[in-house]
Amino acid sequence: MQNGKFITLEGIDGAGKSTHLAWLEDYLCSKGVKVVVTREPGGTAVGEQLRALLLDQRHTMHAETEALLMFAARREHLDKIILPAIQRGDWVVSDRFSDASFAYQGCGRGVAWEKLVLLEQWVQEDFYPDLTVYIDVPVMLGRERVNSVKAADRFESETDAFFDRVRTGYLERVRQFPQRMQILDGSLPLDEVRAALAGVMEHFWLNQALHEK
Ligand SMILES: Nc1ncnc2c1ncn2[C@@H]1O[C@H](COP(=O)(O)OP(=O)(O)OP(=O)(O)O)[C@@H](O)[C@H]1O
Ligand SMILES: Cc1cn([C@H]2C[C@H](O)[C@@H](COP(=O)(O)O)O2)c(=O)[nH]c1=O
Repeated sequence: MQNGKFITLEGIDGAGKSTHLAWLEDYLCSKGVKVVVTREPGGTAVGEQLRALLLDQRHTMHAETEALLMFAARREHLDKIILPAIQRGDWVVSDRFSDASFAYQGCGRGVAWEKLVLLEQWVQEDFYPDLTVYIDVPVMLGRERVNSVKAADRFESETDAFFDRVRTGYLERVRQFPQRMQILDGSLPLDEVRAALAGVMEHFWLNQALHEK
């Protein structure tokens, strides 16, 4: 059996990840692959508990505690959901993965990049997404969209300066991983972002087919 694939969506809060993830699931199902949709932090019983803790406005924690909890949730996610699904030949689509830790905990909170690299190696070894779609939006637009949908959580209540740093962190990851990471302009109208995502997916799909021949 062919191994499955791992695709992640990234972006600051309100970039449009959840919206495009739903489309992506339909797209992959139409190609005949079995899709597992998941999210970080979360995706497992333990991970969802950690998510509740991490997003709860009432908690304050050291930035490194936050980073460690994100990677703890990820370890569980890999073990219980992501790796078993890929081994079955399913495709896993996750709303966020480790690029978020570099953007939010690294650039946003100031956790040393080298410490995050060590955590990433420890938890993931050589495992990375096959494709990451980073949806880029200006900070103000992301905030407006989040505010129109729900009450802000612990991250969404952060300052514009925090989100500017997070965005810079994502762009640094794109610079480091240009093959794996594709940028979409999430400030465009929804149908235009979707068309761009469809283009990225068709290209990825054809490439996979060529490699598997
Ligand atoms: N390109 C777009 N144009 C207009 N509205 C959009 C666009 N993309 C997303 N939205 C809207 O913005 C809101 C937030 O989108 P969505 O929940 O998908 O973002 P998200 O990145 O998943 O946010 P979060 O990280 O906070 O969960 C939704 O109401 C969605 O319909
Ligand atoms: C995986 C991951 C996530 N975060 C932050 C980013 C978001 O504000 C929340 C998750 O909520 P959403 O539903 O995706 O908006 O968690 C983080 O700071 N570090 C991480 O590694």
